[in-house]
Amino acid sequence: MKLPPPAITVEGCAWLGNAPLFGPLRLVLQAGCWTSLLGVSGAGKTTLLRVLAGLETGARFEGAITAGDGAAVGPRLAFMGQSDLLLPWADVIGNVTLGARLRGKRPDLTRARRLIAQVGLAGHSHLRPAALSGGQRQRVALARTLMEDRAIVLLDEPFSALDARTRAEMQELAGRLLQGRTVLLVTHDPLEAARLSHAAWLLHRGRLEALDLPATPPVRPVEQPGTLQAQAEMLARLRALT
Ligand SMILES: Nc1ncnc2c1ncn2[C@@H]1O[C@H](COP(=O)(O)OP(=O)(O)OP(=O)(O)O)[C@@H](O)[C@H]1O
Repeated sequence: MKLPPPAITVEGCAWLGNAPLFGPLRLVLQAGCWTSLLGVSGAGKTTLLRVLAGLETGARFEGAITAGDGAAVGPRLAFMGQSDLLLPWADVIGNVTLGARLRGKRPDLTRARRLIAQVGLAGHSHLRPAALSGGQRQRVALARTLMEDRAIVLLDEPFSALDARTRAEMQELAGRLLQGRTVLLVTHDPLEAARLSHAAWLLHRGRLEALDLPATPPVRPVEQPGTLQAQAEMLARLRALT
């Protein structure tokens, strides 16, 4: 039986050589909720996300990552990194179904085709990554992440290469398809955090500061006054950082 998406807690400190990067801090991802992490470039957001994913970073981490239900985190986790990590010799459908094939399972091609269509690449299934634009490649990586159907999903700037219209559409698609999962979203875009998050944090000088969000549930419409106000407040907080 599949366990419901758990709360995840990451607690500890990270150093780059002898210099502290972040911590001591405690980040709790509430079960079944989207948590966004913002902060200036170099603040340590990607490092924190990769620590959570159990991946290699340039930093030394001392601390613990725990799931609220006590079960292992790693096998329940899907990760979409800043670079798309597509296999250059595989076509779009081959990349989207990579996870199943690596596990020696027969991929669900119907579901893969549906996801490829949902990210707007229906006519591109048999193209290789080199024939795609940066934004198209990012949508393939998103489809591959959604294909994994995991309880815990870590997204590192997943929509950064997309034009404004496609970005809004992909936010809505990911928000819908990952509803009820435990998601960590690293983003530079206050509007994205305002639309998608149940909780949002600013990582600054190694500490986490809470950011305000509307009381309405995500995905919030772009044009909703509460969304725009949260966006403006987050931008002001980012601009006021010293
Ligand atoms: N592999 C690495 N080896 C050494 N230092 C690294 C490595 N990766 C990142 N760093 C350093 O760690 C610090 C935090 O980097 P990180 O990528 O976590 O920041 P970030 O907040 O995600 O930045 P950005 O918003 O630009 O992606 C930076 O000073 C960076 O230079």
